[in-house]
Amino acid sequence: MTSPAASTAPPTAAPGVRRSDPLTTPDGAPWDLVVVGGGTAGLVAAHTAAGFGARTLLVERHRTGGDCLWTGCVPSKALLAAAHAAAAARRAPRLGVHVGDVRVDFAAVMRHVHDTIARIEPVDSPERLRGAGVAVAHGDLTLTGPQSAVVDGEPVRFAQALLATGSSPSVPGVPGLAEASPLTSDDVWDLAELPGRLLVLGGGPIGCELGQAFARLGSRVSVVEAGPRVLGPEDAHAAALVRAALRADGVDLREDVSLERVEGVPGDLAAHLSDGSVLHVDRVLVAVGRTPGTHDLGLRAAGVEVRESGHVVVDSALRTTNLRIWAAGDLTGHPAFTHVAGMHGSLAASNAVLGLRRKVRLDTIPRVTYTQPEVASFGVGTETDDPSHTVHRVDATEVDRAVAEGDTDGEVAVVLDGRGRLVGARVVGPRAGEVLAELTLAAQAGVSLRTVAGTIHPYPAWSDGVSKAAVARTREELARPVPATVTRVLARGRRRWVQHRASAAGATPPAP
Ligand SMILES: Cc1cc2nc3c(=O)[nH]c(=O)nc-3n(C[C@H](O)[C@H](O)[C@H](O)COP(=O)(O)OP(=O)(O)OC[C@H]3O[C@@H](n4cnc5c(N)ncnc54)[C@H](O)[C@@H]3O)c2cc1C
Ligand SMILES: NC(=O)c1ccc[n+]([C@@H]2O[C@H](COP(=O)([O-])OP(=O)(O)OC[C@H]3O[C@@H](n4cnc5c(N)ncnc54)[C@H](O)[C@@H]3O)[C@@H](O)[C@H]2O)c1
Repeated sequence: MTSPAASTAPPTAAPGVRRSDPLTTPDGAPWDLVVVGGGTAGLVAAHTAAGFGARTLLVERHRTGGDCLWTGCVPSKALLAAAHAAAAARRAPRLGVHVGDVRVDFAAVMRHVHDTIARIEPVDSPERLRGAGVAVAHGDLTLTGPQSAVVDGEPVRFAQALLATGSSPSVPGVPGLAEASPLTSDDVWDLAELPGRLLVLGGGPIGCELGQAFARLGSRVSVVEAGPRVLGPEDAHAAALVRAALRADGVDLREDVSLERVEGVPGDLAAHLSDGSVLHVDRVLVAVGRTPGTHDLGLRAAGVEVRESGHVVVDSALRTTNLRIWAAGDLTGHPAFTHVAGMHGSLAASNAVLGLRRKVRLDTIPRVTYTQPEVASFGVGTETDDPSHTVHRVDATEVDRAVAEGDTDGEVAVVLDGRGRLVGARVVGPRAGEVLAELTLAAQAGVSLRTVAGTIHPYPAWSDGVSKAAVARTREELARPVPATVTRVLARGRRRWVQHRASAAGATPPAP
């Protein structure tokens, strides 16, 4: 690691970290906080710490922005936008609109993907960090002791550190797979041509989103999922709706089947499956989960324990087993989402710098898979086996907006505990992520569904499903023996009073 002060030609780095700041503070004292990794968790942590006046150094080995910006959320949603546009154009005739043949220009689609990254990149840039008072260094950080590290061989001292080294795609050791040069979410964005035949290994969020995207853009896609159903953590109904949508897009979806071996080279691959069938494809895209970025960090030297899975052990305040070291984001084993990484970064940095013990709350973390239909959930699932839980569902055919747009494959489902508190929800359909947000807030803030029912919802918005579920639940509550008796008594008393007043005035009571 060469600092600009020691060299006339600062080292060039990958896009995202173009020059390095010195690794020492101006007075030679240890950094208040060294943040390792410049993905979402590290960026938010560094901004938070510097905002509180802490002397903060962020070290990034590749490029700031991390997985979300370069290889994750941003490119995948940009690709899906193009894919969903193609699908909308193909489906337009059902609304009486004819657009002729739909032609996909894959090079232009990929330009859109990379333009999207370029437009968002400045927000995550080293310049933005420096503007907020964070020193930024390019290099590989390895811990060497409880309060020391090296960056590419040069020493760094810190009072506290925050690990935010994320995760990378896991690739299973299937015979022949390595020779097939499989794509992963790290490099699929470099494709210059649309693969004619694509095998997607794994039917989780990446497999379903990218499988649908490539199918809609024109690839012949097969998705092979080893588990019993796609989108494992979601309920069977949500999985069934996504399964049907993928098949309608032409995806050859195989569940409960695994890949046993691969033969051949890219462009001519034979994928042998556990059910005896063979798929002939051009490329394989592996999407079977993530490996935490903890193996080469020097965690043992620093006294930071990891679990068997490789995730760092953290307590509820995100402190590791070294009390001076904190962790945030994918490497903790908490749900691997950008919104979790951001929340972690803010919470861990403020705990570290201000000496607080704010705790992570896991029960209201939302997750959204951006297929069509979109699937959004939080908390307890609708297949709960707790007998005290109740589930209320509103099918999308009851949501007028869904009917108007001819998009009724979906539903809103809410899960209540024995005391009537909202403990989970699942929305399937257009804008499911946005629709879920109201329910997540209600659960987080302890707001009852009766309050949601009493809140005016715009008509005919997609959120009508939430409103209807809340109203149905409130009506059910009012139909119970005690409230039903009270309301009947009130109504009877009111009728008598109105009649009495009317006869006392010698007038006919007004029509109700
Ligand atoms: C295809 C795909 C789509 C996704 N879509 C979504 C989505 O729609 N919504 C959502 O919420 N989430 C999504 N995710 C997940 C999301 O991208 C991650 O959860 C999030 O980016 C994790 O952030 P992080 O800061 O923990 O790690 P990362 O973003 O991985 O950042 C870690 C950083 O640490 C650096 N680093 C590692 N080791 C060292 C070291 N020793 N020294 C210095 N630097 C180091 C790395 O270079 C990297 O920049 C998606 C992921 C993928 C792969
Ligand atoms: N919209 C989003 O928020 C979004 C989108 C993409 C990814 N992500 C994040 O990235 C993480 C990683 O995504 P992912 O889809 O790679 O992982 P995942 O672990 O969520 O799903 C992987 C799937 O692959 C299957 N699988 C495992 N080994 C297999 C094998 N050998 N053959 C066939 N199938 C196999 C699993 O049963 C599982 O269904 C997600 O868990 C999520 O946190 C989020």
